[in-house]
Amino acid sequence: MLTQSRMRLGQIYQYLSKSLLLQQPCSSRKTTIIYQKIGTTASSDELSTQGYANGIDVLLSRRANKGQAFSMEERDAYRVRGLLPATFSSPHLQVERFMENLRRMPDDLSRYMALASLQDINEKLFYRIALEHTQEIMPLVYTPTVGLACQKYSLIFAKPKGLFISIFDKGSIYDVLCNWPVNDVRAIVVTDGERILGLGDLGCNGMGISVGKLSLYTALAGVRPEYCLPITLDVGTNSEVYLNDRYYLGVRQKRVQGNEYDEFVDEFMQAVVKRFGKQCLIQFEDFANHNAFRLLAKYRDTYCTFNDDIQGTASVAVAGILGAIKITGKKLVDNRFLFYGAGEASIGIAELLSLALTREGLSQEEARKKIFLVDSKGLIVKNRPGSKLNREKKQFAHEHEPVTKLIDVVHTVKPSFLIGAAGQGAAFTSDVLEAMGSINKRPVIFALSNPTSKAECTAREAYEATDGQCVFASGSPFPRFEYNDKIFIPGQGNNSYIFPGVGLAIVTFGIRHIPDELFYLAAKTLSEQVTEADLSVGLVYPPIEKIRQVSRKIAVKISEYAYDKNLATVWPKPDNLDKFLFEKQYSVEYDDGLPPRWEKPNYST
Ligand SMILES: NC(=O)C1=CN([C@@H]2O[C@H](COP(=O)(O)OP(=O)(O)OC[C@H]3O[C@@H](n4cnc5c(N)ncnc54)[C@H](OP(=O)(O)O)[C@@H]3O)[C@@H](O)[C@H]2O)C=CC1
Ligand SMILES: CC(=O)C(=O)O
Ligand SMILES: [Mg+2]
Repeated sequence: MLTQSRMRLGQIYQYLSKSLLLQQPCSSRKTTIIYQKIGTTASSDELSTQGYANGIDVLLSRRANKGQAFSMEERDAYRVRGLLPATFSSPHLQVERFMENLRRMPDDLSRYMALASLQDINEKLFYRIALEHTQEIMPLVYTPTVGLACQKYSLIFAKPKGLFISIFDKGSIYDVLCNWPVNDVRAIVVTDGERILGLGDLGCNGMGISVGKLSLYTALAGVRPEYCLPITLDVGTNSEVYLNDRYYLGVRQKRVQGNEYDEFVDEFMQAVVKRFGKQCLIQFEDFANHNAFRLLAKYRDTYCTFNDDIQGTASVAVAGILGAIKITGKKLVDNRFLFYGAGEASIGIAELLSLALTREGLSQEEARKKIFLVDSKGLIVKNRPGSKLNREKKQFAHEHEPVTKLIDVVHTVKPSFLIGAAGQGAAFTSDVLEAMGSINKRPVIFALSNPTSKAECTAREAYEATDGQCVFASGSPFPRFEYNDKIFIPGQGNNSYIFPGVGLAIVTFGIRHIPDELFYLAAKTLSEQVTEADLSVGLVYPPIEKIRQVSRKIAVKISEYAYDKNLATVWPKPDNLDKFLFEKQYSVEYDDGLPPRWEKPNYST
């Protein structure tokens, strides 16, 4: 028994030692000095049990700390005896204790802060809680609470969880990346904070989004947290609120744009490859429209990158559409789709939906005829006076008279799907929803804008206005709803059903390039996970509790495709991809055992 536990800890010890050995200094003199410093002082938070001067370092390491779950033998081995209260707590009890405390807190921002702090203190416990209570924890670490946390970031900032690369670091971005103490980084989520959810320009406060998204990589798909690096590119902010806020933590100037911005992002992309290698995934998140499409087009063929707001959202929405038609009973090609909003999310969905329609036998032209978009100036039509359409919108411009008001567009287009992603809260007013109900026996309403305050309508509003007939999903979660003695469970149409599984496949198999087909496959795979029981309560996505298995299914599908197209770099190809992924997924079980050659310390000497 003791031998077994020693062997297990021996493995952990070797793993942790290896992660320390991996910490090679970067080439520049500046960073070498920094690394020497880290080696003697500050590395304990990130790294291993090796080299701890004393037990307190073990407790201060979020990766090694188990809190009350250290066995008495381990407390001796790591010299933490006496640094903790005497009683041992099982992980199960630790979870219960934390949840009880969390539920007593006065509001969700306090809960967000408590969870953020737990993530810094005991990472395994944080992810165990996220895994065992996903439905309760997700709205706290992700939308909607993360939106509020970003808005209040300057007040609640306690400890860095990622890298802030500011415009003042231009010319030295590689050096800044070298300050991150882990070499084997495989997934970066980067934002420049200009379009955080539907809340607009939050400047460097957008870091909360990069952190939240990567927490979901681990919680929802089991990507190892040490592979993940949240980054904010701080080029300033155009928000007067933050420019005038004395607590604001970011660069206090208007956003840098044009050539200087482009050179900065270029340098960032190149520095990531130099520091972490070509296969390091770079997920673009919450960039503003004018940069998002441009940067995706610029980098998609040369880097391992995707834009989550365009491509991840497209995938989850198409999955929802494929789920919804199982309820309405209409073939995909027999629908008309109206998008409220014509930005990253809507255009991304419209493009992937066109692909899905062509797979059902339509030509591209026929497919686009079924798709209508509304932007801030009304229905997108050819020759609309007073506005020039960009390339993305042009593909979906119809030969039609201009129509400006949404209700008139609904009456004109007569859509079976109404999909909102404009970041304009409460835009689906009761007349719009009732019109959808009178045009269709089973209308489909997706209110995808985040956070909840920006949702186009609530679940209750949609069900009530359509007499319980609509199929509903939303970007931020709504509670289950009882209407006419029937229970409805609104699905969460959020890209969080997609990017964790996609990320798991990419980091596990070293997939070096991410084509659109991959997001189509993810959409199909996700929609296939929906059961008859789910559909019977109106769910067009599998319940969130199943997300970890769902993410692995998505990852398997994607990796099959990647091996087929020679995009994977892990060879030989594993015989059983699912088993391989399962074995690579992060475990929330504490590492167990004692250091090799451990002998009980003699406290008398
Ligand atoms: N559920 C999910 O997974 C996701 C949800 N989202 C949400 O979608 C929303 C939009 O994001 P995104 O597409 O990236 O943002 P963009 O800024 O790229 O697009 C916003 C679009 O909304 C249009 N719009 C603005 N005001 C109005 C109005 N009054 N009437 C009609 N259209 C209007 C804009 O019009 P114009 O082009 O004329 O400026 C633009 O086309 C956000 O709230 C975001 O949180 C985004 C990604 C994922
Ligand atoms: C979900 C998401 O990516 C967004 O609202 O931007
Ligand atoms: Mg986003």
